[in-house]
Amino acid sequence: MVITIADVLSPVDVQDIRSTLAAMRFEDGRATAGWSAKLVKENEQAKEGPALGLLRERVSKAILSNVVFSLAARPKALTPLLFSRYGGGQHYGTHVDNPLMDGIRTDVSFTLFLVDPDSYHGGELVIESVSGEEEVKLPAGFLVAYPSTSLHRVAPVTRGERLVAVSWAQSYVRDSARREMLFDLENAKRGLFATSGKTPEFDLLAKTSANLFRMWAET
Ligand SMILES: O=C(O)CCC(=O)C(=O)O
Ligand SMILES: [Fe+2]
Repeated sequence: MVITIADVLSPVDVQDIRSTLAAMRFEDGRATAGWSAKLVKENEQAKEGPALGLLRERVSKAILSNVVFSLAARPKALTPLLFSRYGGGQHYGTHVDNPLMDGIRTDVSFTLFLVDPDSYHGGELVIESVSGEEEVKLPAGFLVAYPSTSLHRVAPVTRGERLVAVSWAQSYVRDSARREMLFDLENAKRGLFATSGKTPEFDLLAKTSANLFRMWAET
């Protein structure tokens, strides 16, 4: 499942995070890529340091407190966020993400957009699947999450600058089809509650939703 989540960051937060990043130093992004992804990765990433640590904490907190993200990804842990920028034709060619990062299994990949789509040309995140390619380019503060099992790429940025935060979640539920079923059940349960309240049917859905999560959760 590829899911887009609106307003993970408010416009004020986005603005503030952009100003913080503008004062930080960036380095060649190849430092954090596996050997074959290195061959196609062309971007810059904010350099390690105290400012990066604080920014990571702030943005991770906003992501983890988002209800839709937590229901779609069922995150157990996040890898340290990367803040990446692409300009002047930079891109990231087709690759699959490393299965483990900092000892965290990567089940869900996600990108949080930090600048508005009309401020740069190109820079779509293209996610490949058997049914074709999906191009994603979202407003600032929006996030896209997709299974880390997918091949994907970032199209060349031919004008302006693309600025994003990127990270990975280890999920309590490693299989993306199972995560999708849990997400649908949870949404059905909440929808039923909104229209009819806590009926016996709601209770049955709540029971099945909780018990499937219990059955599949790896703690
Ligand atoms: O910038 C993005 O949207 C994704 C980048 C990416 O694929 C990666 O860092 O592995
Ligand atoms: Fe990637």
